[in-house]
Amino acid sequence: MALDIKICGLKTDAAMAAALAGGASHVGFIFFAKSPRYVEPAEAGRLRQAARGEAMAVAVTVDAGDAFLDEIVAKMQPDMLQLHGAETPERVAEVKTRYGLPVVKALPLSEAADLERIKPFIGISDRFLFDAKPPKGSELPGGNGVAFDWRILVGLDGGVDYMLSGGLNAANIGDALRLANPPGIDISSGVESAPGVKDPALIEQFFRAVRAARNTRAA
Ligand SMILES: O=C(O)c1ccccc1N[C@@H]1O[C@H](COP(=O)(O)O)[C@@H](O)[C@H]1O
Repeated sequence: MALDIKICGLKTDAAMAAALAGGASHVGFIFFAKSPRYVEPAEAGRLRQAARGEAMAVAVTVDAGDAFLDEIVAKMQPDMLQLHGAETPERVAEVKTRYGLPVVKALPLSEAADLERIKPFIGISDRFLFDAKPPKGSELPGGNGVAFDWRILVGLDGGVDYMLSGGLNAANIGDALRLANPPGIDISSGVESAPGVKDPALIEQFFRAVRAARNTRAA
């Protein structure tokens, strides 16, 4: 089974080059002002050019209004929108219709009961992104480098398309793939040397760890 891999929170040409060299299927840009990964829409539009024809460029927003989404879509020209706030199913549907782009709804999970939160979005969100709940005191809804218990995904309906995220890194990705067998994975702070500072060497190391884990499983 193919595995989608998203490197999120890109801000530099070097990080973009490392993501594409590793074989990223998706590259993400953060449009949340409080994040150390925030990038201006026009700069994301410049950076994403390198990904054209190679990887889907994803705009990550948090409860963004139409005016900001209009600006992002015009200046960055994303292939996909990730809604990482408290957007309702109605808002997700509205955003999909307004821009005609596929939408990924991010949902925070910590226990099996949280999987119920998926249901209202079925048939509306094109894909899901499952992340850990933010730690107390964090101002960020994502990008906290915190993992959840991946075992809760074992019983998930196979028809639910999702990316696993939250606290992934080269050291734990093997376990995550083995336990949850997700269709896609999404990483941000696990390939950084400091908050918001992507390290091309860590990105390369992450792809190596993914390949090693997949080769082990196939053997
Ligand atoms: O990364 C951020 O700063 C961010 C801000 C606001 C919303 C989402 C954000 N990031 C998303 O969270 C996942 C998981 O991050 P991590 O690997 O645990 O650091 C990241 O890939 C983004 O999709």
